Amino acid sequence: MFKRMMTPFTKKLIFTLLSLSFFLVLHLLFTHHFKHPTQLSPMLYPGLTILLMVLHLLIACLLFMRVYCDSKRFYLVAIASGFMGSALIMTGTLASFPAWFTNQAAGGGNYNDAAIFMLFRHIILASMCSCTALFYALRARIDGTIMRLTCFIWVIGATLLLMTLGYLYSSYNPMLSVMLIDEYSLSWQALWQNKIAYLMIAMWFASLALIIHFSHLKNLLWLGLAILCVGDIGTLIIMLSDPHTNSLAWFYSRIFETVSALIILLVLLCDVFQLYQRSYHKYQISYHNSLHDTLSGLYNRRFLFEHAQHALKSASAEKPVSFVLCDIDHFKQINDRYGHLQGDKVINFIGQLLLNAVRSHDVAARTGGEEFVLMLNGTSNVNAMNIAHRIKSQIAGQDARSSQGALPKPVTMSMGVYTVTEANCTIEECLERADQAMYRAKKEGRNRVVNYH
Ligand SMILES: Nc1nc2c(ncn2[C@@H]2O[C@H](COP(=O)(O)OP(=O)(O)OP(=O)(O)O)[C@@H](O)[C@H]2O)c(=O)[nH]1
Repeated sequence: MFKRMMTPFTKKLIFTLLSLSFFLVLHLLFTHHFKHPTQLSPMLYPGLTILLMVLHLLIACLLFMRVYCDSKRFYLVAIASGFMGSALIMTGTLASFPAWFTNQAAGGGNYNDAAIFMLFRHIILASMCSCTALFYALRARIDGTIMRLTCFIWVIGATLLLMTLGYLYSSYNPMLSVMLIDEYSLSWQALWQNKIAYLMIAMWFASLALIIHFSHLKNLLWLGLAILCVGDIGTLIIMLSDPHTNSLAWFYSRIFETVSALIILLVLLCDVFQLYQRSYHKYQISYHNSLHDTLSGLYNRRFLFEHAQHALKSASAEKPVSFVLCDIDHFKQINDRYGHLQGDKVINFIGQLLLNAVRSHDVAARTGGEEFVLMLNGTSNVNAMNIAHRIKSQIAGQDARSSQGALPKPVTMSMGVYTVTEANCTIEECLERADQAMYRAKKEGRNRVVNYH
């Protein structure tokens, strides 16, 4: 019932509501408990920066792995590159605050450099989000090796270029360095407050629009990317709300950004889990099919041979292994008179009857058209003959009514029995002898069991 209610739409709705409520709870907790940055631990900001860097690195690795495992998702290479660039450029943020690595975590640092690296991180991520949506829209065209290689080089090149620009605009290169934060008042400059922040918000809105337009948020991954855009728009709005870098907004926006990254990570982990679940299910089906005959549901010849090899190695007078080879009599007549489909139903019915007639550690296999083999472990020749007689009578006693139409008329079986009482007899020899006995049963008038002598 719960599973039936979880349609793709409900899943997406729950995910969106949970993510937005998470942001809301965070907002209420933060604004209720903290009024001034001095209340916060000096380790909070560096701690969050390192956590964010690790999260982005992890997300990038998971996305690259996803692309590597499933080439149909090549379009994710853009956002993978974006997260990789974001994680790498954060090393610059860490380097802007050398005091974080000593015993004076609260000590000052280069706030302007930190702001420039943050700006370029936003540019990289927002542009790569848009790129992902565009790659997705053009996925039918991006399918050759050359096309993919070109796109790959393009996204990696663009990310590296933006990272380099980030370093060039920071204090590492005094020629280009811009001032986003005033060194004395430690507050955002008008350039940021009036222009760049709004441009960045517009950039994130454009990414969000492209994602919604091209993907229709068809799965959790796209929804996660859309929430990332919303989270980053929220981060920038929080920053705009207070121009001072030593304000709560400076800390709060970083928490907001970290939560967005956590949501994306959660989506990717769900994706990996779903992928594992689906491949394991497919593996189980193909494993089952490789050992079973689809028509009768019994084991196939391959399984019988593999299984028999083990059993025959330890066969002895105390641990005999018996083989019963069963062949439906005049089966061709059934096919000719009632058609192949009806013939298939007969095979299926007989198969189920044989399966129910043996123990769980015995093997019932279909080895050819209307030919079946029972391998009875630890069963003496006398017992194997009794079992074969019982099965022969059971089959002969069925008619169209008792078989609910599976048998168009009563059918009979001819059976040959051979018992191995010494080790190292091959499965081919055993089946050959059981076949000889079955052949005699056919010759002697069918519907009978013959023992190999
Ligand atoms: N419906 C159906 N028929 C099959 C299948 N595999 C083999 N057959 C048919 O089984 C028939 C076997 O015929 P024969 O080998 O002449 O044997 P028979 O008619 O049973 O005669 P005896 O064995 O001598 O009693 C052939 O007509 C095959 O086409 C199958 O998977 N489904």
